[in-house]
Amino acid sequence: MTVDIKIPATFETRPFIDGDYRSTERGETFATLNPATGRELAQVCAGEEADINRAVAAARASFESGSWSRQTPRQRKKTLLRFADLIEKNIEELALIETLDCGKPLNDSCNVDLPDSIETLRWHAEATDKLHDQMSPAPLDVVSMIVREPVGVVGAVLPWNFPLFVAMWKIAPALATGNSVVVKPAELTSLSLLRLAAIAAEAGLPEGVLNVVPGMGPTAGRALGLHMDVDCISFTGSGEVGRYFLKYAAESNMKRIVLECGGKSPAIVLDDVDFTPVVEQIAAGFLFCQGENCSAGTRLIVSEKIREPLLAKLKETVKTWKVGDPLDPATKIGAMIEEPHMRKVLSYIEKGQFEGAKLTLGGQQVLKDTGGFFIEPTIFEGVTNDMAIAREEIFGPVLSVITVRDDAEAVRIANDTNYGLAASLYTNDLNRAHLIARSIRAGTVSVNCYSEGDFAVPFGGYKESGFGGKDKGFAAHDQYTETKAIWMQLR
Ligand SMILES: NC(=O)C1=CN([C@@H]2O[C@H](COP(=O)(O)OP(=O)(O)OC[C@H]3O[C@@H](n4cnc5c(N)ncnc54)[C@H](O)[C@@H]3O)[C@@H](O)[C@H]2O)C=CC1
Ligand code: BAL
Repeated sequence: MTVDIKIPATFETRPFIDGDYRSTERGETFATLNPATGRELAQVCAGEEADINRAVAAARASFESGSWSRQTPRQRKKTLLRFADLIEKNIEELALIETLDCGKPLNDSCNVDLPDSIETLRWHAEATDKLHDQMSPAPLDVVSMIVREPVGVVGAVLPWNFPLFVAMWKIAPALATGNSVVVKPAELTSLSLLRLAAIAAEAGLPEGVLNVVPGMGPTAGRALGLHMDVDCISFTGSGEVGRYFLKYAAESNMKRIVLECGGKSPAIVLDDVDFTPVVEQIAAGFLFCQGENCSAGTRLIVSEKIREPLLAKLKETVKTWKVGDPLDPATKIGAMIEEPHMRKVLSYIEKGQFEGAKLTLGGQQVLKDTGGFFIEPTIFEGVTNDMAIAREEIFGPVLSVITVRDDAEAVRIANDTNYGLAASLYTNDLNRAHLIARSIRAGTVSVNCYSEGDFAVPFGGYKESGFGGKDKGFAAHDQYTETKAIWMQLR
């Protein structure tokens, strides 16, 4: 798909609360920049505690009114399918906003983020009238039902790397199961979600059911986390902030917390593979979305028998990944989200060299004259798994290559991490594939591809990558529903 690029002159930046855009209580704003130029795109309204309170009150009122929560699943399905159709109708505008605010290639916004968001919404909409409640085995004079009910008011606190896409992982199942939602977008990328809220209203979502409040983490995000009338928070972002949400829950109403907190995912290459398809997948694994991807395959764990020829081929492939203007259809690597984040990635590149790893490709900021925040694809060889570049989430286009002697060492190193979000495994041997896939402690293991699976499979991590539940698939419905046992004695 290609887009007719018409940059919007203005963006709606006020919170969307109770069915319309509203001014914030204090009227403060903050700038959101285009990462590809470093220039301001808009001043966004800074929602704070008072605005979060209004949004939660609207969500609660809509939930209690039953305007959405008590609709039949089939009615909800129809509205959500209309919502998906309207997103599709506005796909070019939304993709362009996403790219301008995030710095990601327009090709990705158009062909990955937006279509996947739409399909995720359609999948959950379609699922909602096909899920049955259960009867449990019970004595003959008892009817024992297990029914699902929405949890109530859901807060979604979001990252900046896939603003719409990850939002939809949370919004779609939460709405499909009858909840009302308050979204707090990442402060770096509020624009697409603010536009989405109006599209939801146009689709017929009742007032107060979907609210979007832009703002800073320590103010708006914290207020949502500590709110006594929020029943569940679904968060994607850093482990550091994920831990705050566990504290907020403990300090308030013990709300349900679901966390997806990134990773340091291995890509294991055994000694029996065909190089050409494999290097393409490895490159995509660490370069897609500029490496600003929680499931990026950033540790290449490769058999010493094939390391040299595989790396030669990988470097050839990586060099074809054009870094540049995200609006250029040829670009595959756009801008890093903001200057501080780019500096953080560059500091890891320095640290890798200081720790003794060998920088064999890239390593530099590029395209400085654009004013944007671009880093070229970077490969380190001679990495050991105790180095910071092998242990910490860099969130940039940086690959650490670790050499191993056999399968057992590959598995040991793959699992020697605090994270456990994803892993990829490349081999032509089905036995080794099965055995190793089962040995890896990660929420998703892709074999002979780099993949997170589609919207139908659960996504979330082991260890510090995840807590409390999974996004996507039916597993996501568990996040946003309570199960109630109704034990009915017959007379
Ligand atoms: N798992 C993932 O997909 C993501 C991981 N990250 C990781 O986190 C690092 C830092 O990125 P950040 O944008 O700073 O992520 P972050 O974890 O600070 O932000 C995520 C969300 O949490 C909110 N937040 C921040 N501080 C908060 C607080 N004290 N209370 C409540 N909410 C708060 C933010 O406003 C944002 O909406 C990245 O370099 C990357 O390593 C970042 C984004 C996504
Ligand atoms: N990999 C998509 C989800 C995320 O990065 O948070």
